[in-house]
Amino acid sequence: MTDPLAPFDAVLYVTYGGPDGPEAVLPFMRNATAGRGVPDERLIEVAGHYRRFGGVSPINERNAELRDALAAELADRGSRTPVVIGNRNWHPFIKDTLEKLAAEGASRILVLLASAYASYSGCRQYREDLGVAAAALAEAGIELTFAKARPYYTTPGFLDAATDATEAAVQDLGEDAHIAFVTHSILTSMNTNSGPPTYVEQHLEVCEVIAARLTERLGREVPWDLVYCSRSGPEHVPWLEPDINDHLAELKEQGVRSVVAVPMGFTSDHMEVVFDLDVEAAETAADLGLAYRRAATVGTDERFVASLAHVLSETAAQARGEVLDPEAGDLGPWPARCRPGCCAAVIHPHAPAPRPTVCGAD
Ligand SMILES: CC1=C(CCC(=O)O)c2cc3nc(cc4[nH]c(cc5[nH]c(cc1n2)c(C)c5CCC(=O)O)c(CCC(=O)O)c4C)C(CCC(=O)O)=C3C
Ligand SMILES: [Fe+2]
Repeated sequence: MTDPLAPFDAVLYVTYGGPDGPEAVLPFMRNATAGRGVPDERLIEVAGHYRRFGGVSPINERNAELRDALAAELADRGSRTPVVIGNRNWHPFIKDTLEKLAAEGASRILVLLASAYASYSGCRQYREDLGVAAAALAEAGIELTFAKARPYYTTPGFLDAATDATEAAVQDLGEDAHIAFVTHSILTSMNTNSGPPTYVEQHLEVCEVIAARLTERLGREVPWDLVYCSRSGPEHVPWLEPDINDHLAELKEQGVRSVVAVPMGFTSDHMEVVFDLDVEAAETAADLGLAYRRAATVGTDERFVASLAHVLSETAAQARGEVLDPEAGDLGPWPARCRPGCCAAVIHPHAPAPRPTVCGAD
């Protein structure tokens, strides 16, 4: 039987990265904010969030869990292709992982991005990170080729796992809870440049699917909104709003008594989830006298992991000149290869110069 991921030599899970100890917090924060116009006060504030957790981001452990679950799922499907991690902002860095893979004889890399959605931050910026690393390795005589799996927020495994997590939290609250779907805020200009569909439209597709399923399951209309967390830009630059904390205050004014926060913009419990939602928003809700629950992220839900294996197999089939259809229930279609200018960088005074990319048509 052919390996379902042939002709690729390895799957590279490309993620943001996070500090792995107290000494790593500041250097990590400098990597994360370098040349991006993030004010110093914000850098210091977020460094404090990491320190509160002993300087260790949960992202590292969550990523390792997903890597292992995905490798096991791929093995069940007859693949021997290894799954490895490469990060943008902390060890193991993308370039180091690629160097190691090349030393082991790998040259064809199948990329899986940590974000389920497409935007500059969640897609093109990772493609640039890969492009820069690939260019540096090419200078050293190491030639690699890349293809990436398409955005996977449309997959049945993601939607099913997120729906069940939302339902569980609503049932747990046991009242007529409002749902606040939450994702990472980005600059409004970054949103305009994303997709199409835009970053916001991609999220709304998911909100609508989950809300419609819950309405059916619970036998009542479930009120919901899409709101944002983790804004980091200076005050005068517009970012997506409302912030979850302002939204909670607004709901309270409207007489709402209970709210479920559903972090469907994140695939696992990153710092944004365990601090911004579990600490900060939870405190806001408590101060307002609102009952509050946070729904689980999809994490390593086996349906989600199975869908990831499927989108990877679709990309591999494409590389072999074959077609593997999306799973039934997929909201696609999204191309695996990004079109020219897709999710282009937002030009602002602090924007880094354009960088080379891989996995795209430009
Ligand atoms: C869309 C998006 C995702 C989802 C896609 C994906 O998964 O990649 C994401 C993920 C993450 N963002 C993370 C951390 C940070 N993001 C920052 C800053 C920023 N994020 C942005 C957007 C996004 N970010 C943007 C537009 C900025 C402004 C500066 C810039 O244009 O780059 C900063 C600087 C300080 C601050 O302002 O917060 C930090 C520390 C972590 C790690 C968490 C952990 O350790 O568990 C993760 C997974
Ligand atoms: Fe971020």
